[in-house]
Amino acid sequence: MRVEHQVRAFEQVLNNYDGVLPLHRFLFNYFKQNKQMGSSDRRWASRYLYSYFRLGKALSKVDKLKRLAVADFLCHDTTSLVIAHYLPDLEQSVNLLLDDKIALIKKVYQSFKLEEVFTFEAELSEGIDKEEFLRSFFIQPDLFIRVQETHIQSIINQLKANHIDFKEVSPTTLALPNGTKLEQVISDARLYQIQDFSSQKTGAYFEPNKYDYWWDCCAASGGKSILLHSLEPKIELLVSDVRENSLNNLQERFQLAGIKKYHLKVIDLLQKNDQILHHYEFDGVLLDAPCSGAGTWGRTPEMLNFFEKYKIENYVKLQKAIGASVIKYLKLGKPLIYMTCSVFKAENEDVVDYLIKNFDLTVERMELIKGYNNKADSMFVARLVKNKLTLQDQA
Ligand SMILES: C[S@@+](CC[C@H](N)C(=O)[O-])C[C@H]1O[C@@H](n2cnc3c(N)ncnc32)[C@H](O)[C@@H]1O
Repeated sequence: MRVEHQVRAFEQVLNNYDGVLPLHRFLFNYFKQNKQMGSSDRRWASRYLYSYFRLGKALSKVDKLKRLAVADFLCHDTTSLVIAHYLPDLEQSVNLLLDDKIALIKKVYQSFKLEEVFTFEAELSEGIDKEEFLRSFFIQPDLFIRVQETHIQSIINQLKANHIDFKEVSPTTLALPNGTKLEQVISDARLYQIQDFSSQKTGAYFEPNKYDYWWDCCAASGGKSILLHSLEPKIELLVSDVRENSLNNLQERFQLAGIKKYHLKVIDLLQKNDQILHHYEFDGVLLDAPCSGAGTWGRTPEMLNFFEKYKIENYVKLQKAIGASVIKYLKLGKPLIYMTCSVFKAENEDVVDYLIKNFDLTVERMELIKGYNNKADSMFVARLVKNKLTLQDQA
């Protein structure tokens, strides 16, 4: 195949992409409508598009195809026609370590700045190693599965039998190469849950008790509820979301996970919901808030190019309003678990600060769970407890 052919396909797809749909959904639709692209064309166009977006705003004044070659060189340890054509002197170095490759690129392009890959550095939550975080954009995150300890050996045996690479990253978590087709390898879909490693770690903040009644108020397809249930199967659950179709997906996943004791409602937390919820009092609320998703941009690098800073403030307004509307349904002394998959302080620590200043809540603990050293997403989690009445309050 000639480089011109690959480049034409890349440019065609790039010119048609406006950032509205996530890139993987756009590519799926695009390839369906452009059946003349064979499997090799599709594979190369996907690789180039993802590489290209991983460069973020770095080298923005350089010619598009030269940028593509730099990006593809940094993202992969195998060469490509684009690397061979536009960076011939570096082709032999494609399998060096990332730091060495960055140093080589800096020699060719003195204007290359890692800080320009992700241009929102000033917005980051505390404790993030900026250099490590920026470098992580050139590395594709892994696919993680959560498995009960009793089933892990059987899963490992099936992976080995199918020659699938995997890593045991905790007694209940396996990391696999992204794109692994698990449904073709593991015979029983009930034995595992696909869930990012950092997302799994938020479970350490839930601490449910037997016979508790919890509310997952932004449940989507139920990832956090299923995690909660795995920690304490003897709980009752209310699951709700503003999007009805995401709850359909949840019902299927609950069935596979064997979760039967739950109630499901479509609730918009920006509306008054007293009519629906007036008699509810929960032992815990999971608030996995709508957010920028900046902790997951390693999986959606197109966001490095299409996200705009003003959008953070829109999410913050939503997060504060949703937080404010759920607290009254929490029992005294019980936790609100506030979570985001954002790395922005405004959506994390600042929202927690707002909630404790305006409502009777105390922060028990909070953490930015850093995924960049584990080829995982980054998440924020805080356990906020509704204060009990003091004797003075009661008098
Ligand atoms: C980060 S996702 C939740 C992910 C889910 N908890 C999981 O573990 O898979 C945030 C969810 O908040 C929901 N949401 C956004 N605005 C809302 C609103 N006004 N009321 C209720 N839910 C809302 C979205 O539909 C989305 O499903």
